[in-house]
Amino acid sequence: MNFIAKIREDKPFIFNITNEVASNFAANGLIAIGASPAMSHTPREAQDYGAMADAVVLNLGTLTEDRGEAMLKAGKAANEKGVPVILDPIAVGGTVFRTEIINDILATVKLAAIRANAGEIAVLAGALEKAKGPDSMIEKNDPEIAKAVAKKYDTVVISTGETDVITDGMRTALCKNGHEMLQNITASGCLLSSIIGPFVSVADDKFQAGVYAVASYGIAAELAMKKAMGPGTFILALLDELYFLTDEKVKRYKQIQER
Ligand SMILES: Nc1ncnc2c1ncn2[C@@H]1O[C@H](COP(=O)(O)OP(=O)(O)OP(=O)(O)O)[C@@H](O)[C@H]1O
Ligand SMILES: Cc1ncsc1CCO
Ligand SMILES: [Mg+2]
Repeated sequence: MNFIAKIREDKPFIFNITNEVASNFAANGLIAIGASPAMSHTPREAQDYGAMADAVVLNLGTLTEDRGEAMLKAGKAANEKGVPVILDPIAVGGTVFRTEIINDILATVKLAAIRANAGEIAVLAGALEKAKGPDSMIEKNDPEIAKAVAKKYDTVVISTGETDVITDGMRTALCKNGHEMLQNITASGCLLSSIIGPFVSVADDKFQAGVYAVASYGIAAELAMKKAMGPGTFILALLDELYFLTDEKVKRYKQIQER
């Protein structure tokens, strides 16, 4: 399927409850890929937005009582309307508050996908005790751990690192696209989580949508680094390359290994 063309045609409405670090970057990235973003974190409109969106992204960075409440409301409203929900469980295990909210979401909201770094996925699997902050605490991105989380929550898991793992528990793909400069800017994972929104909104097969989203994002980063000089120019170039991305480029440059 030509996901990029389909996103640009449909212009899916992506509702994000995300953190204040990522908010502007994620909104710009969503526009660049062809989606229509809204960011809000008040519980009073979470239900309305959750019900009307084409996809909902719940990101646990800069968590507050309000954001936590809004995420549960938006997630439940989205579930009632069949709107796909993506979770980015930033720093799960790191503090009691965020771990409790994440567990509430996992227990009450059906997720289309979980996108997190390999350390956070290991915490969800029970294989690692805690993530300290937003940065990954482990080097190895183990597909078996991601598969266990996918089965546990009956969802697609996208576990990022040098090689990304995408799995629905049955099918697994490894993606080698991307660039290490993504580690030198903040919220590169948050932007990916938001960008998964439009991909899962236009396809029934959430696994294939996840694979395509991850490859697309990694390719945009690779192309951006052909022009950027460092982290500052990379941020701008990444937005440019998301804007100029095509299905032809994704098919030409993708480094996906399905197994
Ligand atoms: N060592 C690496 N080399 C190349 N790309 C990487 C590397 N580590 C992560 N990435 C890429 O960086 C992006 C963000 O993944 P990462 O695992 O850093 O998420 P994250 O820790 O949640 O990010 P953040 O919390 O800063 O938003 C992904 O596209 C991933 O493929
Ligand atoms: C730095 C930071 N702190 C809370 S959220 C966030 C963005 C990357 O996860
Ligand atoms: Mg993260």
